[in-house]
Amino acid sequence: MSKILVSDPIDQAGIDILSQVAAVDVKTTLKPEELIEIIGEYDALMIRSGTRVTQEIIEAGTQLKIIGRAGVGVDNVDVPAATRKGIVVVNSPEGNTIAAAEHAIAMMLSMSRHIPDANASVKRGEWDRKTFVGAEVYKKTLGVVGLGKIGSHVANVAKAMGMKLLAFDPFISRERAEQLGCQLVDLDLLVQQSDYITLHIPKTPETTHLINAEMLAKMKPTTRIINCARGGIIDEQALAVAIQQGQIAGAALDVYESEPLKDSPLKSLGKEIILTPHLGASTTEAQVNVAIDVAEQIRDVLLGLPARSAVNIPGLSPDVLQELKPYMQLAETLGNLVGQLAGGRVELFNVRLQGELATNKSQPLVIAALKGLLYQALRERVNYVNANIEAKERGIRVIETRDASVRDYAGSLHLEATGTLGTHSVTGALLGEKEIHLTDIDGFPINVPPNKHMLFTLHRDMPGIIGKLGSILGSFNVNIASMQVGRKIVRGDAVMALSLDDPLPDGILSEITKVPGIRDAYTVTL
Ligand SMILES: NC(=O)c1ccc[n+]([C@@H]2O[C@H](COP(=O)([O-])OP(=O)(O)OC[C@H]3O[C@@H](n4cnc5c(N)ncnc54)[C@H](O)[C@@H]3O)[C@@H](O)[C@H]2O)c1
Ligand SMILES: O=C(O)CC[C@@H](O)C(=O)O
Repeated sequence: MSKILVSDPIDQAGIDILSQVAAVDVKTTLKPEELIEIIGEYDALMIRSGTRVTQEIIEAGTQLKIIGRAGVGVDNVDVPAATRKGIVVVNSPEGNTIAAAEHAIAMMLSMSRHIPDANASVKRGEWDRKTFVGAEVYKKTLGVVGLGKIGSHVANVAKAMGMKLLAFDPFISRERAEQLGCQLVDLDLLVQQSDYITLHIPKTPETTHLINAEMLAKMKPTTRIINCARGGIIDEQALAVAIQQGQIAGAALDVYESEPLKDSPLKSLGKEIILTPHLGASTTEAQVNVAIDVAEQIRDVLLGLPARSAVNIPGLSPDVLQELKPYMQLAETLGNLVGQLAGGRVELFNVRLQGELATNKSQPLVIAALKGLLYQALRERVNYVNANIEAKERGIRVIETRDASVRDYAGSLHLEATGTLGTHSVTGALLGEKEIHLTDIDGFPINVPPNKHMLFTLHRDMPGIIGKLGSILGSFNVNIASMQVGRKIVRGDAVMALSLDDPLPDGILSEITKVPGIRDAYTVTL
């Protein structure tokens, strides 16, 4: 019989489902070294946010087939390490949407009416009605940053409370925002005009400290901000200063740069700030939802069936998966890359399956490419099952074509993304059995493997460009691992693809585009 380890507190409804197919051990106080010692006995591991599933744990899990995260975020799982070992990682992208949205609304109202401090004062035996005069949300402007699942529900509820809605989400269409009663604006306008700002975005390099001192300075002194998304999207030090100095009226936070929240200037602020201990998903209903959702997937995978919300491996039959797996990785990498080159919101996505991939059997590659494209916006919330629906909701038109006559490689994929900032394309193929190579960028032939940090330039092919670019990168202490130029004619337009050992620091792109002959430069992180 299979064995499942549950290493964080999970609702009994989930344990009951797991017990249908396996012997279940619930051990919620294991230290990392204890987990490493016993994980080798188990076929599945079910966790919440408390267990950090590191590469070491994954490597010790010699029998592991699946890791189930009862919740959305898989930031506590080393997903690439699991993927390398063929371990399916599943989550529950929607099980706690309502809980998190309702927590944000509760925070907004509690903060406006000083409910936590008023409650504490009555319990201390006081009857102070002057200190706790609040503000109404009716007819006030709510700025929703991130109009995904949680942001959309918050918008719906706020609309019913008579609030005016602004939204900032570079990956959402104007039509979708309007359907939700929101006016889509840029972030600057949103922070300047909103009375309340609520964050519902993933934490990514782009969103880390999105709300910093500069943004806080643009807000009205009456503005209140809510973060029930991820810690670190707001710069906590800058927020504490902004509240102390009366630059903004208050904040309500559920998530922190480091959890549990220890020494922090936020704790010494008064009734302007409300702090909860990452309770967004902590409702009975949400815990039942995520436990059932993830336990059913673990049960199914142990029975040899596909998982519906796998974040790393699609729900395909083992033989099809075996055949397509290297190409799935190719499709996802190319989708991610072309999405970053296109930047902003994509409206049209063309996927061309070429050579021996030009068959119906390769259809999952279209989904994999779409999953890669949506990764910048949705991170771990996009999977092989919801990629199509998410694309539809975002107004992305997906066109799939097949061309068996392309024979440069056995099979290749050509992706083209047209967005608000222009059109970009990328082609890739496998060398040998599974080594991914980029073979074309924006119509220029190249041949480079993708790298974690990359820089692409569109430039005029002329002497001196490579030297100047190298000196700029050197002056920012960025090491070049490899470099290749793709051109169609000598001294015509060309593309340069550089693989870098280090991420590109802020400000470097504007230096690069100042070099005479360089028309555009793009950074990509894969
Ligand atoms: N506090 C909690 O307990 C709790 C519970 C559930 C989810 N969450 C968090 O809430 C957040 C939202 O979750 P969701 O399920 O609504 O996700 P979602 O993927 O449905 O929506 C996220 C939205 O953010 C947008 N986005 C991405 N990058 C952006 C950027 N740079 N600027 C503006 N918008 C951007 C995306 O286009 C998308 O519409 C996530 O960070 C999630 O981890 C917290
Ligand atoms: O309570 C939890 O498990 C974390 C909830 C939330 O942040 C998630 O990512 O689903």
